[in-house]
Amino acid sequence: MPKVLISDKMSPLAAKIFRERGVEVDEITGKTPEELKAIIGEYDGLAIRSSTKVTKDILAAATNLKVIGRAGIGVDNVDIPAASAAGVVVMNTPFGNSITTAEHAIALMFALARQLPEANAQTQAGTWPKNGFMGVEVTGKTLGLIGAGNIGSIVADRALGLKMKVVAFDPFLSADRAVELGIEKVELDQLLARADFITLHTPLTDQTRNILSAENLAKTKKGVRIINCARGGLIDEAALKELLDSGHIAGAALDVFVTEPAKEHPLFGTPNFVATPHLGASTNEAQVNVALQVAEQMADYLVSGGVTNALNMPSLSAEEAPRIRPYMALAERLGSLIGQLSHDAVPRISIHTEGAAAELNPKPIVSAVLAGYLRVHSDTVNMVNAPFLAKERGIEVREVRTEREGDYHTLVRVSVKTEAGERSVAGTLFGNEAPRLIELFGIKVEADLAGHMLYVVNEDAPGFIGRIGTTLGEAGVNIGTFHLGRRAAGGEAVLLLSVDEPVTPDLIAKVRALPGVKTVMALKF
Ligand SMILES: NC(=O)C1=CN([C@@H]2O[C@H](COP(=O)(O)OP(=O)(O)OC[C@H]3O[C@@H](n4cnc5c(N)ncnc54)[C@H](O)[C@@H]3O)[C@@H](O)[C@H]2O)C=CC1
Ligand SMILES: O=C(O)CCC(=O)C(=O)O
Repeated sequence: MPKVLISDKMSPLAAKIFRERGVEVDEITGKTPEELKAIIGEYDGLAIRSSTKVTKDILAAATNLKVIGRAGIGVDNVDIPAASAAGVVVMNTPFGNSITTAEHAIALMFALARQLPEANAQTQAGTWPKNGFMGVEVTGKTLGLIGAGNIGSIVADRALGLKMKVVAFDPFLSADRAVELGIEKVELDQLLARADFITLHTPLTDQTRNILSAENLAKTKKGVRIINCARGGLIDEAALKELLDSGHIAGAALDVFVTEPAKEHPLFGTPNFVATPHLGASTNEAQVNVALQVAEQMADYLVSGGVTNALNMPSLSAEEAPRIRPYMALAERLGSLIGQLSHDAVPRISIHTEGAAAELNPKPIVSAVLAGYLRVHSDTVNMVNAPFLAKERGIEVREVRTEREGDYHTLVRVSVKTEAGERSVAGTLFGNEAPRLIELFGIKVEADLAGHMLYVVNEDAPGFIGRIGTTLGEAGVNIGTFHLGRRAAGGEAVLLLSVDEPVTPDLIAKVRALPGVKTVMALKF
């Protein structure tokens, strides 16, 4: 039974779903990195929010880990390249808390417009400060969105409902989408110059880090109010403090900070500064959504191999999975076959799908070929890290699709470029289910690729089959299946036979000694 650790506070529904889906679950929150390292080796899955930092160091200790599920959106607390290299799928729940976070941004916008936190504090302190809090209306004001993805577009929708004008800077926002959202796409400098309120909704990346730098903050309109419910690090906090103190910026509300938890901060106590402790996603609704989703997604992967919302692997829906899984088995075996038969590093692998195979999502098929090919040299390769490792090794991966059927209704061909030229193997599915080799280096040969196999290339001559049967019989080796193919009568022939036990070096030596044998190899699938 797979076992999952929930290491951050999460709705109890997550644990319930895991158990219902046949996944054992422990909920242990608040561990230090050292404590987490000591226990992570036991688990197949790790479910987190933003507190747990999944570093390279933690991943190195996570010897059984297959999947990390982030109950939320931002995955900047997970070292994704290290997870990919370790073959661990990283998933998030990209929509479950979007509305809640957008609503928090709007709430903070009003908190700034009407100075609600300070007015509340002073009223409850008994000063009745009726004349101390002259606010501003949001109606008719311009809201500048930096990032118009899921959350940004919900914020835009709500702001339009409040009769604001919305301008957005997002290099990936298409003109059509901007029209659909009813917002104006602008350059960053235009946004800075025009916005009365600015709200940030981008991930923290090398491009967005410090997007509101001291220089950019200085370009804002005097009296601007700034809201950040996305990530600390998008705004230069020191410059923000200076411009709040000088009065250039009329207000700022941060839900997120460069260093979290932010228990002390130079901004704390600054007039017109509002802070919340990373509460953007903290509503019952959002936490139920993300907990349910993350548990379902992780259980799908651990129990049946379905992949949803993975950041480092192609998705495979529950509907697609049964159709594509036999192809992945075929692709992995073809990759493994060509890997076992190629002795040198290859600069290029091409994966050609034909007929029914060409109608499928090619990504899982390609990943499976690469996993089969690379696993010949490393036990730790899987579908997640194979594309990453292939890239690291400088292997060019090509994908070709031909929808028209050839001799077979469905076919996958894997070709590698070697010093001797292009070599390829091809296979099909019998009954849309059973993977079968149909061609090996240009020779037609039908074979199951399973278990321990012996691969022999010999000169096609009478008596050879009898001699090989006798050799295996005398060695006490039982033949399971026997498959033959040849280029032309009397030419080069290929023999692939499956045997019940591992092929020993002694048996290989005996077969190699038979007349007419050119190559002998043990294969394992
Ligand atoms: N405070 C909180 O509790 C929460 C914070 N978040 C944060 O909100 C962020 C946004 O979430 P979503 O809208 O769901 O993500 P999303 O991926 O749907 O949207 C992000 C948008 O940022 C844009 N973008 C990327 N690089 C940019 C750049 N250099 N300049 C301008 N725009 C750029 C993208 O094109 C995209 O449209 C997340 O990455 C996460 O860090 C999310 C949920 C809760
Ligand atoms: O889990 C949380 O409370 C934080 C949510 C968040 O920051 C995210 O989903 O990116």
